[in-house]
Amino acid sequence: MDSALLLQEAIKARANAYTPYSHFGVGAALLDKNGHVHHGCNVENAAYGPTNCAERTALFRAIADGHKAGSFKAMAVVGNTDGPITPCGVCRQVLVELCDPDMKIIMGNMKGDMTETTVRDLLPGAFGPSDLESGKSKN
Ligand SMILES: O=c1ccn([C@H]2C[C@H](O)[C@@H](CO)O2)c(=O)[nH]1
Ligand SMILES: [Zn+2]
Repeated sequence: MDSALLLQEAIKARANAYTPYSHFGVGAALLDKNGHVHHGCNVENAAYGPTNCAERTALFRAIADGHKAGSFKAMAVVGNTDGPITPCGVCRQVLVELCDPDMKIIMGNMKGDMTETTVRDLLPGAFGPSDLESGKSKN
């Protein structure tokens, strides 16, 4: 599936965004190794903090459905931004945890702008699962 098509899936996912506070809907589409797409949208909360971004919704949904960390092929994200949307810091950390560093991230907006990066480039120098493993042996 090409990037433009996955971005179209993210636009479909955005239609379900629950955003009574920000009114800023975001959609994500996560491509798995079998070519299936997992949709995510942001889900807000009156207490604000529990809000879940579109990216994490898609990832957690796929993991909960039995798909394995590191097995995903690409994620597209879309919001109604001036330029392509960019994932927040919390989502970047979760992407590092659950996705291959080389996994493609496609970012777009509702005007048709689109750009691509990788999980590695979204969070250079990230603290990840391997850091925790190496720390165990030192205590
Ligand atoms: O990449 C992003 C950026 C923001 N949001 C959500 C969080 C919140 O619901 C709203 C405003 O920040 O947009 C996402 O889902 N993904
Ligand atoms: Zn986020």
